[in-house]
Amino acid sequence: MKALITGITGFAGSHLGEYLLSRGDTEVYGSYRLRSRMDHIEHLLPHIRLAECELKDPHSVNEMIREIRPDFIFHLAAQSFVPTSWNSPTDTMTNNTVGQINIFEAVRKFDIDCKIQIACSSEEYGMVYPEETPIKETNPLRPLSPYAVSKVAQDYLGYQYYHSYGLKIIRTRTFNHTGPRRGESFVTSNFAKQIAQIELGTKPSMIYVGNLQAKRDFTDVRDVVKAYWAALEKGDPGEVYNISSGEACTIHEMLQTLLSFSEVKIELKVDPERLRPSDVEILLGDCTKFRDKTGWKPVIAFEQTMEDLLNYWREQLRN
Ligand SMILES: C[C@H]1O[C@H](OP(=O)(O)OP(=O)(O)OC[C@H]2O[C@@H](n3cnc4c(=O)[nH]c(N)nc43)[C@H](O)[C@@H]2O)[C@@H](O)[C@@H](O)C1=O
Repeated sequence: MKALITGITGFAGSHLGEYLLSRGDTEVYGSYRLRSRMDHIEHLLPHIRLAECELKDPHSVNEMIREIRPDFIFHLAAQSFVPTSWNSPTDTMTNNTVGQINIFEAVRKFDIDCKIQIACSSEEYGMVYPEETPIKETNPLRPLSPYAVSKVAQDYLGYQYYHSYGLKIIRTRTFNHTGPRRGESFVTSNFAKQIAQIELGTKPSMIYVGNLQAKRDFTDVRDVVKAYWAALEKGDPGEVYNISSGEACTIHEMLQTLLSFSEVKIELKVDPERLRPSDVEILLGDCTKFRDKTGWKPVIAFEQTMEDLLNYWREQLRN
């Protein structure tokens, strides 16, 4: 079986590559863009095959799909940082939707019989009322950022290509996920890096923060990539599934958890640049539908994830 991961050089992509290799039942292919950094996948390079591909270019995507003829596609590549989407809404929209359309069209053009997982997001739910939590897949989508709108578009394109052409697309709406290798702009990694810098003495004992009242449902990335596999193995094409832990904490509580693994004393400073024009107040997911279908459930405790993330940054900064 051949599995193609778009965005294999990224956070979730690198963990998924590792997981698929550990299973031993798939040949792993990954797409990357010219100038992508390879540090997350250096250890995988001897075992995977890479295809340089600009997903926005239909010709480039056609060539890749025609040559690989994958059995499974995990479409993870995206502009995934919400604040960037406020500054570059056009780029976010184009990257996230055009790339996916090009993949779908290539699969149609070369008549590839494959299953496709697309990485949709809890951000699509956007403005959620307290009585709507934990959020089910049937909740209305009320996106609050250009990123969220781009994910709604990806989600509905998946729905539409399934119904129009029978493409075997499974949509996963993943809630926040983190762990080692998380990009440093995202809140968990950003705070963990700041703590590790303070420990090293390379930064004053001040942590810069944004909105600490927001609530998020965090799952370890190493559990999330197993869910992506389960989605293609056992999920129903055309369906959409939430992937979440079912528990939420405030960003402030998340920071306290990170700090519980450190001796440093810190002060907090709100950096106005970190506040968003509109922030999603609460994302707490109900993943009963996915659990019932696949048997998946997260096994890594939140505290473990936070400790591993902090240790990741300690190691990065030592090297
Ligand atoms: C599911 C969804 O998950 C992620 O989107 P996100 O929730 O925006 O992730 P984040 O880590 O940037 O922010 C989480 C929360 O934390 C607040 N916050 C406070 N202080 C800082 C801060 O200093 N930095 C950041 N980045 N956020 C901060 C911020 O305002 C927000 O309320 C992406 O993977 C996305 O691709 C995705 O699909």
